[in-house]
Amino acid sequence: MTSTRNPAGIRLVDLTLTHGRRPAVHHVSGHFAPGSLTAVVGPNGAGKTTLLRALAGLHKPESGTIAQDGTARIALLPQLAALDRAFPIACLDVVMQGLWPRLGAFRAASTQDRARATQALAAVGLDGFEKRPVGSLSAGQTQRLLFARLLVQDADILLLDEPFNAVDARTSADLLRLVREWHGQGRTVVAVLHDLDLVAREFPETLLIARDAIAWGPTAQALTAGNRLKARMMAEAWSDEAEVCDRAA
Ligand SMILES: Nc1ncnc2c1ncn2[C@@H]1O[C@H](COP(=O)(O)OP(=O)(O)OP(=O)(O)O)[C@@H](O)[C@H]1O
Repeated sequence: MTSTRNPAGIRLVDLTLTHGRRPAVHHVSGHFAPGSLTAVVGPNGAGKTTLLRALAGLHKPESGTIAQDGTARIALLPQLAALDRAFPIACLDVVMQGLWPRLGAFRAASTQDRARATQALAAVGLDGFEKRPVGSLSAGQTQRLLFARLLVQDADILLLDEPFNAVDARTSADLLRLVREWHGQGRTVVAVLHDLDLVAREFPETLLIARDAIAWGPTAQALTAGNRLKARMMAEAWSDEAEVCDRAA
């Protein structure tokens, strides 16, 4: 399920993202280097999910730019809660969704495509789950399923929104192994996380964000007590009424 990697990073220049006129991410600049493994951390409401969606091209910048270093395939793992588990769809069909961008609107899936999806299910520990309805899975199994959908996308840049949230320890360990493998293959991985111990152990780079970027660099330097305090104080100082500023004015 691997191919020659296309090392790809993403550069942010003075990026501001809003919901309406309310800022979610404020004048952030920096670089997710090709092949880097970066945690995005910060208080609730800090703009982490909004940033990830913008990196995936799903949220248009209010101002500033998001530029890839080259042409790269990007795949997003949304938060588990974003999946409609009441929708009657079988596991294999969820994984097949990951092939849609390459199949296009009109080409039907081939036997090979189905075999790839079946292999991806096996790779995340869900062999034999092809026909199981999504609604019958546990949270951990559902997250494994979403990782299988990511696997078939064979992306150069992987964006993971709280990939280990609400899943059991065994599932976390298995999925973490996959993240390490992706990093080892030279893919660029950006993950929103809340568990700072896990970040310190496993993620070489960290972006600490509280609407503004508080720190971005090697994890030990980004996650100092001083920076964490600053992020907390910024979050406490936010006004829900604040509108986006115009630095050019
Ligand atoms: N669809 C939306 N409409 C309006 N405001 C939104 C929307 N989505 C997010 N926001 C607001 O934008 C800000 C950033 O939200 P975001 O979900 O990006 O934060 P987060 O850091 O991912 O938070 P959490 O850690 O709680 O998941 C918050 O103030 C949030 O209320």
